[in-house]
Amino acid sequence: MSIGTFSYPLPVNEPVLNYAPGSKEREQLKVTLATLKAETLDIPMYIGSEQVFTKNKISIHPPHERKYTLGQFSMGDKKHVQQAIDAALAAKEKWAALSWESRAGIFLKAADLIATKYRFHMNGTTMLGQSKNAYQAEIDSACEIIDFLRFNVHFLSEIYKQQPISGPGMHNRLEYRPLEGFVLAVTPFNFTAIGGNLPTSAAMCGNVVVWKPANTQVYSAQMFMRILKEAGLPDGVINLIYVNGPELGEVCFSHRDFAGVHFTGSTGVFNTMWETIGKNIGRYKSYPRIVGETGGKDFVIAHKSADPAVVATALLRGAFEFQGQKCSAASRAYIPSNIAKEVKKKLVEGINSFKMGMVEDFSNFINAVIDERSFDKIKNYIDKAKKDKDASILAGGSCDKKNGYFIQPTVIETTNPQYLTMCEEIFGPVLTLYVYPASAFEKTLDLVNNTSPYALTGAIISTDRAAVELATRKLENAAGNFYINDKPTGAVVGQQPFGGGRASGTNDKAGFILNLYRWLSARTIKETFNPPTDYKYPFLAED
Ligand SMILES: NC(=O)c1ccc[n+]([C@@H]2O[C@H](COP(=O)([O-])OP(=O)(O)OC[C@H]3O[C@@H](n4cnc5c(N)ncnc54)[C@H](O)[C@@H]3O)[C@@H](O)[C@H]2O)c1
Ligand SMILES: N[C@@H](CCC=O)C(=O)O
Repeated sequence: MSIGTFSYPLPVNEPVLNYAPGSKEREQLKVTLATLKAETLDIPMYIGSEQVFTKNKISIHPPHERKYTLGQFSMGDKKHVQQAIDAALAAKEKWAALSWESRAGIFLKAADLIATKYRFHMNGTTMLGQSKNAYQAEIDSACEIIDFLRFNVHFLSEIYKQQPISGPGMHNRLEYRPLEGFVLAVTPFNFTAIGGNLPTSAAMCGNVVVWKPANTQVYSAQMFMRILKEAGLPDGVINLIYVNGPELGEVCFSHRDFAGVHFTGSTGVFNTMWETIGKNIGRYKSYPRIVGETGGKDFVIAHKSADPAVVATALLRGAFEFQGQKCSAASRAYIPSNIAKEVKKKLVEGINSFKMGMVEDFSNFINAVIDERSFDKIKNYIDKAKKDKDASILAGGSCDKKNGYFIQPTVIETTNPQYLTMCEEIFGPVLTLYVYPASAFEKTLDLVNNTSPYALTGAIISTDRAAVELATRKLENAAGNFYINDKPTGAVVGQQPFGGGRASGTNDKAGFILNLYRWLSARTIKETFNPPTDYKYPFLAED
């Protein structure tokens, strides 16, 4: 029981360490990488108070060093999904009854543990398991996850403060209950922070959670889970399991206590989930909350007034950081004819200067893509572009999976604005560029708006204020995150709430106050102090 109203002020974003040569953090991270590589982990699922091992072991290899083994994890099946749901429901009552300050304290402590004791372990497991360079790991598995935890505590405390007014003789209040049942969190491979945020944002609101990360993110996910336990998260509040998607769906989406899904991943998987939930709608106790942030085909459009150096830099960073495996990555560029030659030259120079290789070598800007399936898919798009008449390779184009899944950052130039790689999400280091007549800016904005089903991120690069305004207006629904004179990636918690519409998701803005409302179910309570004792209104009295 609380005996005070406690305050959780707006935090400041966790400072990003730069890992420059000679810095203390660079040295500490290198030591941690070596330590992690020296041990071979046997990773369990975390169900209730149990660490569950199975005979079905999956080995973990760094995507950039296929032959190396970091450890193995125990793959579960439908039985483990059911056990995780049972453990969650068993923990529910106590967790929901725990005071807000105690719940908040657990997540704030986890944030502090990551900022200090475990920063290099979070970054190291992300670098080795997902092939991120030190800087990309730092902004994800340290800073963004810390920010998610601290900002969500602040946002939730702001929600709890929102109360209705009370007329004379009564008091009205609003309780923000957790959902009735359990929440399922299904998370993608590409951001350790998303893996951390999806289960904790729901749990913070008093919910209990079954969390299934992508198999290719288990190495960093288990690190985060261990930190949550050390921070004092009670058993059963978040249950971490590794099972295949359809088996997970079969058990969770037919369960009467299924209360909601917090998903980030591809549009196809989300559509399948939505369809299954729709078919089963009569089975549930309540209407489930369905929250999903999904794919993107993110654009950069330059205006004829743009500085070619600004355009090329936005593309080099926006399209190729973390091998283009960000839902926000620039993957289609519309360049006006007057600056096209200069932009292309700078793009080619930039790509030729990129170093690609292992994450342990800090001079590598580019590392490997996540796995063989992804490598093959991306390579197919590049191979096709090499053959197609309306496409050509402007830069990059080579792929090699002998030692690791390396795809050279590639720019495809097309004369067809509806070319395949202008429309479909590739999720790799491939940018497609289309040169438009500099005089046809407004018409090209329509093209940008209508070319892909997605609406996640996009950018306008221009020094002409009227052009910026026109693009902002005409592309109003083409992106949930719209950038002016910047790359379309790198949203920061608390600064650029993130998410998109159309086929890119429900746009519930992860890491922002809007998202937290989805994990709460309000109850209005009215108390009358002097209840009436006669049903008759005064006007019924005779004159
Ligand atoms: N919009 C965003 O905020 C955002 C952020 C990150 C990634 N993404 C998107 O995620 C995708 C890349 O990540 P990914 O390859 O891990 O995505 P994915 O859709 O393949 O997998 C996401 C999660 O869903 C699980 N899954 C797969 N099939 C399932 C099924 N039938 N039922 C239940 N779960 C299932 C996976 O195991 C994984 O845990 C891209 O499309 C990217 O745009 C979007
Ligand atoms: N929020 C991240 C993208 C997350 C998806 O992969 C960004 O803004 O770049």
